[in-house]
Amino acid sequence: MRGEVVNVSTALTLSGVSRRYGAIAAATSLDLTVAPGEMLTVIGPSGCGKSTMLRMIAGLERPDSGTITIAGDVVADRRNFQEPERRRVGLVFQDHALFPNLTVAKNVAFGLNRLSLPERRKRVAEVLELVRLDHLAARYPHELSGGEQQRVAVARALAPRPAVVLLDEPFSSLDETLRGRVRADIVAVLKETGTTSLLVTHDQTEALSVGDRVVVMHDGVIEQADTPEKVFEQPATRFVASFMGDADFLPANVHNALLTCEIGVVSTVPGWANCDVDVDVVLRPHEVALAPDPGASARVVSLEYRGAFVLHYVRLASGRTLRSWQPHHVRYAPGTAVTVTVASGTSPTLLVDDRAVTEPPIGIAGHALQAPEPFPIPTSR
Ligand SMILES: Nc1ncnc2c1ncn2[C@@H]1O[C@H](COP(=O)(O)OP(=O)(O)OP(=O)(O)O)[C@@H](O)[C@H]1O
Repeated sequence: MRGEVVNVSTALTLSGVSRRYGAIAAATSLDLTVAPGEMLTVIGPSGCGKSTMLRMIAGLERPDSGTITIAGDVVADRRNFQEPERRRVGLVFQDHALFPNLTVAKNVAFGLNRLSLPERRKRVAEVLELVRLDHLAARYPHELSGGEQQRVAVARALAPRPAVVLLDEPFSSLDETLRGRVRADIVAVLKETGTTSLLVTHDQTEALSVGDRVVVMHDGVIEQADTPEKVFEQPATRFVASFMGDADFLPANVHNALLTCEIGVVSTVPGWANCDVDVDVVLRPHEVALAPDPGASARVVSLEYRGAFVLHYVRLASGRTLRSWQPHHVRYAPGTAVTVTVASGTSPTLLVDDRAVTEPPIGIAGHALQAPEPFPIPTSR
């Protein structure tokens, strides 16, 4: 079914939105712009402020400062605060939160009081068809599976044609087998209807595979809001690098565009000619190659079998540890001496302090070398 897209240039905007609970800064100066039809996944450690952000968008919490705009309406700022029922926001929670004493159809009809009875019936039928539950309209929630209950919750959220749907860990109460299927069904419905949505998850794979963009939060701050590829391949901070996938960090140096660290030359860094800068290099296990070599100083210390690959922990001469993925049939026994290199084609993230840098940070760490003069300068005598 089409025609549900909200026709405004941004569906949701947060601008400098903050919220404290006493001494706890649950959300600090959040800035986020969500385009109509975009699906954002929101991820971060427990207590980082994900739910607080969702609750402020829904109107269940009031920001201390900042502005929230939904489909062109300012719903919260210094002067205004629109109540949740007046905001065009649909909510889906982990526990479905269906009314146990109402049928599926009545649960879905719940937010449609303003429609006439025939309009309400039509809309309920439409959204139930959308989530492929039209045949279960007369059932009660306890007569449904967990996945079906969650699809009802999504139908109920979509029924009033919200500008934004907020889903707070909607799949975490489902078992592993069901989870993938329900997630695929629900994501398909949200995409098909062009619904703008924010989906909170604890699952990195879910965040990367489902989101058009991924919002990574830490300590009440948005550390990065970017495409899944950028968040994984070009993390903006040390935290994002280590939270989204496995990452190890080695002290390194860029000298005249050559990145070197304890394991040798890692790569060239175009644009970093004429520099001598100390950085940390981020290395992911799939980028680290191993080759047994009795003369090498690095040693395999342990292995973890992960099914498709075997994670090798390697101690370098300095005592630092790197991790390396090896194919499932490769196992270098603990104690094996190995040469460690970086897989060709890798362009690793470089950090100065805790932030990624793409240009030489002159004046922060290290220094720019004197550039050779391109032409001899004529001297007058
Ligand atoms: N009503 C409240 N009163 C006091 N502190 C609160 C309240 N709600 C949240 N907090 C605190 O604010 C911080 C952010 O909480 P929030 O629930 O937003 O985190 P979260 O990222 O959603 O966590 P989780 O993944 O565990 O659900 C936490 O330190 C939490 O203890």
